Amino acid sequence: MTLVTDVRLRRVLDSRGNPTVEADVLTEEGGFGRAAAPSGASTGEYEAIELPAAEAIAKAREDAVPRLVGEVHAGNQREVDRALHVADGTEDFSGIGANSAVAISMAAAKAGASVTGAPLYQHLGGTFRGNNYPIPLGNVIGGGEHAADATDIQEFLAAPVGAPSVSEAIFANAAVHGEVHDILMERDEPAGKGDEGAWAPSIDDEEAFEIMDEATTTVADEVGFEIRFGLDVAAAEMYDEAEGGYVYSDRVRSTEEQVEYIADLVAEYDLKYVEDPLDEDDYEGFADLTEKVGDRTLVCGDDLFVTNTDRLGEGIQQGAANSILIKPNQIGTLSDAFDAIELAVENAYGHVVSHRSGETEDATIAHLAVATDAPFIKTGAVAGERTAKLNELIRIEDNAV
Ligand SMILES: C=C(OP(=O)(O)O)C(=O)O
Ligand SMILES: [Mg+2]
Repeated sequence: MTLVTDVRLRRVLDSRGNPTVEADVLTEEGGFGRAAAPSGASTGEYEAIELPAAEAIAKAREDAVPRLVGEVHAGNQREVDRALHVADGTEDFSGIGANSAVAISMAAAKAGASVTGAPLYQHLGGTFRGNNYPIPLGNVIGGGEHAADATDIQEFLAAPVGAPSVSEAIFANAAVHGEVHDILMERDEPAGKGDEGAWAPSIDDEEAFEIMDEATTTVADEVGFEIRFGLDVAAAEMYDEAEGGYVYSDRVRSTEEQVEYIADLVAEYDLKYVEDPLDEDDYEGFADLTEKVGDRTLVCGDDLFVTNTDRLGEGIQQGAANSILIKPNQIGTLSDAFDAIELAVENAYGHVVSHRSGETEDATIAHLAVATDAPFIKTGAVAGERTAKLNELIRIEDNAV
């Protein structure tokens, strides 16, 4: 146990060029941890509240820092996170901002680890962690809220399920990203990149499926292991009740049609993973789809569950989805994220640890994934703020952290 002696907060840049909160936690025995909050663009309605960075910092300095310094121990994550909740005093972290909370929570974990000398994933997960690695889901074509004038579906994700190691999986995803570029060039479809480093061409979803199929098959043949692909539909962003359902560029799909459409895509492309295929309020639609395809693919709730145990509990009761996306900033602390993971694991739901579209060099989620034996991590394929996490996974595998 190491007493917190100082908490420093500052504004730093995220990958979109927006200000975000960075926290330093210092402790007795020279402990030190630094972490920064990520930020979403296609945020779920039920997420904890992110305040403007300057406001979050001011509120946390006033209300949280006095409850932490000289009061809590960085090695005791639940004590730290309880103090953050008490300081905040709301249900959704709108008091001090989930961005201040998550930065402090993660920085405290790193400070606690630094005193013991254990790598963060062991500090969080125990000494027996570090033998299993998540399969990285690599965003290689993207649109939705992450890029203008691109696909309706937000993310097309390479899934190197047959990779013998996490580093080979990571390099395979980068190769798929490169192959997609080559195919786009052949098709005379110039493309910039979206917020997460995925290609964002002006093509329709149908063409993106063709390209993903070709790119993953080509790279799988080259590397000699199976590479499938999956989607983050981010359907809550498409759903418009007044329009009668899910608004695509070329048509509107009713809920029944959306379930059929996604089930057909799973069958046609043997999709490994489908995130947020339905609106964030539609547990029933999620349950219908899970009933249809849940034995073949991961149906994952992101905006549906927002890393929240109450919402996950409801999903478990209704059979909605069979996996949960874990984004610590959606719920505000590492303890809350762990609670969601534990509830998922107890109920045979998979968990997928995830970045946000706005990111920093912070690599905490790589450790969180290894610490909790996550079967998957979603953290992009290229771009510095994405490779920060991917390269950290390579280092963890190489015993170099
Ligand atoms: C990473 C995602 O995007 P954002 O951070 O914009 O919510 C997502 O929707 O899964
Ligand atoms: Mg999502």
